[in-house]
Amino acid sequence: MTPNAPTSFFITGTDTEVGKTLASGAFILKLRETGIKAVGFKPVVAGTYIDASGKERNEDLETLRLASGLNSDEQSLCPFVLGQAAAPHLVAQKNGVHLDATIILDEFKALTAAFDAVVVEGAGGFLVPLTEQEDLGDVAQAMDLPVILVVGMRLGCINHALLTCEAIQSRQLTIVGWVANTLSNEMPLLEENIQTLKDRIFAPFLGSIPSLPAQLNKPDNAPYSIEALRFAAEHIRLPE
Ligand SMILES: Nc1ncnc2c1ncn2[C@@H]1O[C@H](COP(=O)(O)OP(=O)(O)OP(=O)(O)O)[C@@H](O)[C@H]1O
Ligand SMILES: C[C@H](N)[C@H](N)CCCCCC(=O)O
Ligand SMILES: [Mg+2]
Repeated sequence: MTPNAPTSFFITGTDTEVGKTLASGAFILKLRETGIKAVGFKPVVAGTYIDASGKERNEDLETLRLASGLNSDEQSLCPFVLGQAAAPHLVAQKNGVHLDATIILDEFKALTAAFDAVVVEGAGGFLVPLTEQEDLGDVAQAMDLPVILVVGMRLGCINHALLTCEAIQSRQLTIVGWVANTLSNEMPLLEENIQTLKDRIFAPFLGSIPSLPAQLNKPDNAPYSIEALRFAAEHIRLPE
């Protein structure tokens, strides 16, 4: 890593289910490999499961916890844990929860004080709403973090990636890199799609994560394994 390389990031994606958690976990591992005490954070999660000990868990938070080297319940990595896997502002509304950006920012700041680097994973795409007034783009802007875009390589991703870049830039944030994530079904013309994105995204390409080998695939509602995160980490580099 170069001396002034950024170490905290906001990881956004072209959509929900594009591999932000896989990439976030992998970036945390890479930071920790260089001796940086890095931790993951999510402003909000929607969708929980009950683990073997009967506790309510969220797979993204368990993945970020694993990547960060934290034991269960050691540290809160998210101020708002909602049960239903749906648009967070709607689930929150239904449950009478106010997704207060101030609370998100306070918890994020507390982590920045306790760790060397914080890797923030967004929820869904860049402009997912929090309340009637605010969205995750506002949170990214308030955190003032360099942004990494994860492109889920499927048909339609070129347009989604370019729209997302415009939205990030219109919030005066810097895109420090982007990752191509191959997803479980490799799309036709994968390399040509990646080249098209390289030609049009004016930010460094940080690597391409292949489809996970069958033995590293995970069921829905389960965290990634450390082996899956290591596999992804081998295919990407940290921004310089
Ligand atoms: N490289 C890959 N190979 C195979 N499957 C993948 C790959 N990347 C992601 N997936 C699968 O796609 C699904 C979505 O991935 P992931 O949960 O990382 O997305 P996300 O962008 O973090 O979603 P969310 O918006 O819910 O946070 C998961 O079931 C995961 O197993
Ligand atoms: C529940 C899911 N896994 C994500 N965490 C939230 C995705 C919200 C998408 C909202 C939208 O853009 O329509
Ligand atoms: Mg995720």
